[in-house]
Amino acid sequence: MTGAVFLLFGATGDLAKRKLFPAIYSLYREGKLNDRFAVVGLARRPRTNEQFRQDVLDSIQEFARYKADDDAGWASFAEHFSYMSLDIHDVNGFHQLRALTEELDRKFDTGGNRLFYLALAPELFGDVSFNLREGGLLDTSGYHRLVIEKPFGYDLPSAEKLNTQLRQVFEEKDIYRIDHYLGKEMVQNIEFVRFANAFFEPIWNNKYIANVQITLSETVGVEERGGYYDKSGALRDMAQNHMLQMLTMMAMEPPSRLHPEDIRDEKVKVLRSLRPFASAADVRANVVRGQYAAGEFKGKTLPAYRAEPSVAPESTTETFFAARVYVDNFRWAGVPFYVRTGKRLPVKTTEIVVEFKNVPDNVYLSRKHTLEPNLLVFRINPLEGIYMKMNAKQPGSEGVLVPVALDLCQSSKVGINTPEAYERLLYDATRGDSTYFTRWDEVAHAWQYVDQIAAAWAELGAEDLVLYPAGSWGPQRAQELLAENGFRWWPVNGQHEGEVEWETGTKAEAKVLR
Ligand SMILES: NC(=O)C1=CN([C@@H]2O[C@H](COP(=O)(O)OP(=O)(O)OC[C@H]3O[C@@H](n4cnc5c(N)ncnc54)[C@H](OP(=O)(O)O)[C@@H]3O)[C@@H](O)[C@H]2O)C=CC1
Ligand SMILES: O=C1O[C@H](COP(=O)(O)O)[C@@H](O)[C@H](O)[C@H]1O
Repeated sequence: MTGAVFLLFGATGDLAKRKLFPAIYSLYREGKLNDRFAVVGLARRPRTNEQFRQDVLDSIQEFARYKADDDAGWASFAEHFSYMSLDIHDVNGFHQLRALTEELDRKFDTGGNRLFYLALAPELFGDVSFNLREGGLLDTSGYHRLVIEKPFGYDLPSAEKLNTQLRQVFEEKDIYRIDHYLGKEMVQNIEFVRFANAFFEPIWNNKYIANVQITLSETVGVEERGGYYDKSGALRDMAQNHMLQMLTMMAMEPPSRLHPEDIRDEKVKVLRSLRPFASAADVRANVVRGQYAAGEFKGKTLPAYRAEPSVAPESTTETFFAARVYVDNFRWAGVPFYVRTGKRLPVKTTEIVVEFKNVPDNVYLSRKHTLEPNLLVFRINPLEGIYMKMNAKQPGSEGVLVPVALDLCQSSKVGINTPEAYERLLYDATRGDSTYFTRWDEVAHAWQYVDQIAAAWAELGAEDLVLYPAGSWGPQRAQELLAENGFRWWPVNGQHEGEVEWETGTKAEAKVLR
């Protein structure tokens, strides 16, 4: 890695504490960050360097994969961290920041490279960018990269406005828009599994695939983020970004080169092929929105969304979103992609299920048996791995056909050393690899799609908003979306039952699960 000074705006905030400090430490421990780096923590509240280093240590001990258990090792890492109190509206402060950065540049030989990480409310992104330029922070010969957090706007017009502000200071190639799902191991693995296996690519189309199901379910409610979430809702918080990104990874054409721009070009083509909604009635027929009411889960009473802190008592914000989405291109014509996400659902999981079409039903086996469809499942979170469900003869029996599972559970192999999404993304940003960051046209097309739904909801009022008990799988209508096409949601989070599991390992053996 070439050296760099990381200027971390929002260094006293939640994201820095839970994700960014641990990620920097893991990269350091794994040798992906050499000694040519410095981190400047920036926020308004006063902290001395010592207090800041203690904050970093506390965060690492609580959240990082590696613990700081060696005093000498810790001291040499901590020496790279400084803190400066700065209000992003104070341009004079940026002049002081320039002086501090130049000093660190010399001390740690970082070659004038600067990575500006904005762990701040998005309303501040534009002002920070202008002040970085005014303060002379961009007047070096090294690279100047801007890493920004979601949400990137509230709708297409606000995203365009924000983008225009950023582009007055930074070139598109230097803007790294984070979608932390793109940093997840198994999301990155989608293209490897698809494009490196001869037996998948030929059948990855509407001739063989019946439907694709993407689930991002959470057990948590809105916690202390009610103020933000009530203005956002599941559509803007999860669907516009994480969900559509995963859909593009599943649906994109193989890029001609493994170059970031080629991959992102292919993803944009998918977003451009999403079938638009014809009317509010069309949205109503294909989209489900729900909000959690009070409920009980595992013996615990859970409050209604409207009773959560900072949420309006009459709020109509959706905490559940499901949709039937079509990608109108040659490969995917007629194949529904079902997506769902929600808070206060029964399990925390992210999974993508590909359901294949059955063999013709007039052949011997399917006439004699009820065939379960083949499934390919990408387990993204919390289990990581690939799961395949197929049909085979039950060992030893007399011609009994049973569904069997091939479970390649990566989390049990890699264990706690799976690099966190933020580690990968931060590492990529230092290397100048933007593959797993979202380019502006991806963001714009995603907003365009989502804005149609938001507009229809505004037109419909709250008439299609369904309350669901906290701890349930959301509105019944989300089941009907699939039933209308003769499908059902497959169980997620390793809850496939009644199958024979073929364990992987040196000796493959079959066992009946129940
Ligand atoms: N937390 C998370 O898990 C996730 C967060 N994000 C995004 O990351 C960003 C940060 O989130 P999060 O850390 O949770 O937010 P917090 O509210 O916890 O932190 C905000 C930070 O901004 C600083 N800040 C606020 N105003 C100013 C100002 N005028 N000048 C300088 N610093 C300022 C605060 O410090 P001080 O008050 O001392 O100035 C604080 O360090 C947001 O865009 C959020 O949407 C995205 C995904 C997940
Ligand atoms: O971006 C967000 O993601 C989290 C879920 O992330 P995960 O990695 O834990 O699956 C979600 O809770 C939050 O509302 C949203 O802003």
